[in-house]
Amino acid sequence: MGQTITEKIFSEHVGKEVYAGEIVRSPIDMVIGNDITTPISIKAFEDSGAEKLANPDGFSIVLDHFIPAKDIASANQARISRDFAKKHKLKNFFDEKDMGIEHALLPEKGLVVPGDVIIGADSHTCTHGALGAFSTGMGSTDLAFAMITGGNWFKVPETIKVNLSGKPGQYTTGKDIILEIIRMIGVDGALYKTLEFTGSTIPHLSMDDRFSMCNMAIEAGAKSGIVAHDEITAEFLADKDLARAPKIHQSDADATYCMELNIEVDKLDPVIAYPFLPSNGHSVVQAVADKIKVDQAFIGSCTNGRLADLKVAAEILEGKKVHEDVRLIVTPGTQKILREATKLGYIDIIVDAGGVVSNPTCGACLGGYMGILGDGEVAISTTNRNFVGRMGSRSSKVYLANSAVAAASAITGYITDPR
Ligand SMILES: CC(C)[C@H](C(=O)O)[C@@H](O)C(=O)O
Ligand code: SF4
Repeated sequence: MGQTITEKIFSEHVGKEVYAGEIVRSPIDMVIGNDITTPISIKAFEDSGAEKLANPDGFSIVLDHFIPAKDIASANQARISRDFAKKHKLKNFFDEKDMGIEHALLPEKGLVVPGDVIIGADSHTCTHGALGAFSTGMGSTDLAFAMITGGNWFKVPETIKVNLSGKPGQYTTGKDIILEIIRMIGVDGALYKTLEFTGSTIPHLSMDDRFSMCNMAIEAGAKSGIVAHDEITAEFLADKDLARAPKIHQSDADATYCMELNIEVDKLDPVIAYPFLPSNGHSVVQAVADKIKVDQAFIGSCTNGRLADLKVAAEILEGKKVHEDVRLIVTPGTQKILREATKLGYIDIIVDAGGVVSNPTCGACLGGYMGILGDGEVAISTTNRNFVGRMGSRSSKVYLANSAVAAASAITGYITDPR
């Protein structure tokens, strides 16, 4: 019987053929915690009486949400992870010296590899599926279980096949594709399912596009998102010192899917998700007609804080100025992205235009710090959630978009079509 990539990954991990719906106990290749969720996992780990991690090199802690510390509470919270990392001599502990948002940082470090089973105590752990891995978010105590045993239980998810056809137009990105999918099926349209992205569009999508798509699978309720390994994946991995040898799987032609979605990407305009749900998508053409004034433009997060995002922002901002009524905040996903963007001149262009560039952090994305919205303020943001109060005041509003839309809107002061 044909299998999906996800079924193949689990079959390989558990040593027998398994299919959607089966409950399996699988070993895990990488367990990921962050500054907010790891302290709870550490407490559960210690309360259990465990002394050693089952697989120390398969455990990463990334301090990213409130780093450098935004207040006393976050400073104290970070210390719990620092002390644990020191005590257990963790190799994969990422603090201020080598910082980045976990879902941008780990792929860059070669710590997540095609064919892996990955869990993280962060809902956007699904991002890593872009590398042809099974990757999903879990709770902190589930993480503790994996820290202690090296594995966890899973129900092998059914798969929704997303057929993407055609070459994307200029400024239509992975972000627009996933916003369109969520618009079509809703925020619970893929509950407990895998979204497998396939079709003639895939060879036109960079790894940065694929990470954005898989990142927001959770916003449709999906367990995971996945793109099969191809030449673009291989090229991304080529300069990395990989933690494991990649295992490359493709779905069989006769694999079983629970649903198929078809999107003609060549006809897709950039999509804007209006407040207060990622499923509230409208074409940018509609948004322009609606004359939506913005107070802040934010480019960053695990969805769109990668080099391609800073590049397109710099291209659009070059020789221009951010509108006098708008604040532009740009947060690179990792120090490496910041360094490359500096070398390529993107940071100078953004600062010359009047933008602020921050250190890598989750920061503004979750209304943490550095870019919190005040009462009634409106943001155009490249992040993944626009719930009530997500980026600050409960009366503020967040419109989700790609980085080209955010940069163009920063210049005009209204949601703008970069084309
Ligand atoms: C802090 C963390 C638990 C949370 C998540 O899981 O998604 C955060 O990253 C977010 O985006 O809201
Ligand atoms: S960047 Fe935003 S969405 Fe991503 S992990 Fe951080 S807070 Fe969550």
